Amino acid sequence: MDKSPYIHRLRLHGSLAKLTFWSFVFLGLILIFFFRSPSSNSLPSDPSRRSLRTYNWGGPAWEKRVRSSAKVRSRHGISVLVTGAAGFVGTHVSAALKRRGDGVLGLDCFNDYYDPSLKRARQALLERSGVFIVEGDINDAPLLSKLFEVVAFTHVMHLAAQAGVRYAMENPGSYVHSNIAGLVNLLEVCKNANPQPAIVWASSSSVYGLNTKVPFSERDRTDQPASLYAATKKAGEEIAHTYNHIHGLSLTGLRFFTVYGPWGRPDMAYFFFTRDILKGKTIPIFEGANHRTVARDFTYIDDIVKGCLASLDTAEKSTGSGGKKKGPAQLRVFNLGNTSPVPVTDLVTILERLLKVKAKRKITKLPRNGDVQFTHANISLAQRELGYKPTTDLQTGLKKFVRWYLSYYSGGKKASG
Ligand SMILES: O=C(O)[C@H]1O[C@H](OP(=O)(O)OP(=O)(O)OC[C@H]2O[C@@H](n3ccc(=O)[nH]c3=O)[C@H](O)[C@@H]2O)[C@H](O)[C@@H](O)[C@@H]1O
Repeated sequence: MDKSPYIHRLRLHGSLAKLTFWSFVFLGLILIFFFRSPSSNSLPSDPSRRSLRTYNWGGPAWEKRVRSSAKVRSRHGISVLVTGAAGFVGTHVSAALKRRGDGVLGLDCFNDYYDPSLKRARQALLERSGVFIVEGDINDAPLLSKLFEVVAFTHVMHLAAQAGVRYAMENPGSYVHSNIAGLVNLLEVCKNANPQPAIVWASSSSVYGLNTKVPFSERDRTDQPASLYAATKKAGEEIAHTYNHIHGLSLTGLRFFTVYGPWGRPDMAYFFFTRDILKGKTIPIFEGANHRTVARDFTYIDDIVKGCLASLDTAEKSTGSGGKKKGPAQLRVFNLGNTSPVPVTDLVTILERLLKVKAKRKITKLPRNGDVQFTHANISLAQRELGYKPTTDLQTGLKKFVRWYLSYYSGGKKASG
């Protein structure tokens, strides 16, 4: 902080009153700087890092909210940092953890990949159940370190990511930023934390890429991704292996299969099909070469939440301390799917029935923009190790989604796009 302005004034006027005034201003600025942004001193000089600091965090009141949100309220509860807490899966997982008495602190950057007002509505929902979402980027090392300084998280549920398969054609950098750089930054902070947390994180069914053997098993090859999104998730799995091997971090990757449900993502087909059918807009339905069906193993959010909680509950402790590995640590990957793929045309038929509106369908050749023709999960490993057993079929799940959609958007909110 430059002192020269008031020294200059002192010389000019020699006024004791002015000196006192400016001294107070100066002291006040120091206090604000110190309490509102405790990490500022440790900021690296790298300008790209600085550009992350557009969020307001820090200070005693902020720390109090962080502690209170992360406070464990049940006997055998865990304290979890949930990244991407204002996201679709993040919101549901955070709420479920809080309901059973675990400590939950959210972290989210509220970017505008899709309508941020939906993220704000999810945030409001979580706030009502006592979950505080810190606004910040997973690439912000000082912020993450501060969170671990304030709370000794036992677990991290890492769901913050750049999602969506097709958007990678438009903005490849955002996938590298969140899914690779952000993941590494988070793992670095977890590695240095004492005690180290166990980490459960979102991989994707898209890592199976162009595989033709079905159903997809965790033992199958994952070296032919069809999109940059898939490639960054696959990279995440290899990065997880490294941190487990070198630093003893306990890591569980979950390969989610096309998750859908209330509070879902507007960039996903079931969501924008609903919006466009209601608007009377034509919807493009993809088909493979030679009119082959495009299908997905659509998985309902409540089943996914159960899989996430079971993964947290069965995660073993990380073994490192002081950044050093002290013994072998757990490294797992699970498919979380529904095991019954449904053609996209059937998805549309179900939506038509639920919405009581006939869709304007346009059958379109599957564009070469990252989509794969089908997905189908073998879930026997998750069944054995996590007790994972999906119970919601697409018809039932979409009914719940449509009910939510109609009530959410009839409340004065509009589906954008
Ligand atoms: O399972 C996963 O790992 C992935 O699931 C979804 O990706 P995707 O299955 O492609 O989901 P949607 O984008 O909702 O597409 C669903 C189906 O609708 C089809 N579709 C999509 C868009 C469109 O205009 N028309 C159309 O027929 C797609 O080809 C696909 O078969 C998510 O968007 C990813 O973030 C996630 O990682």
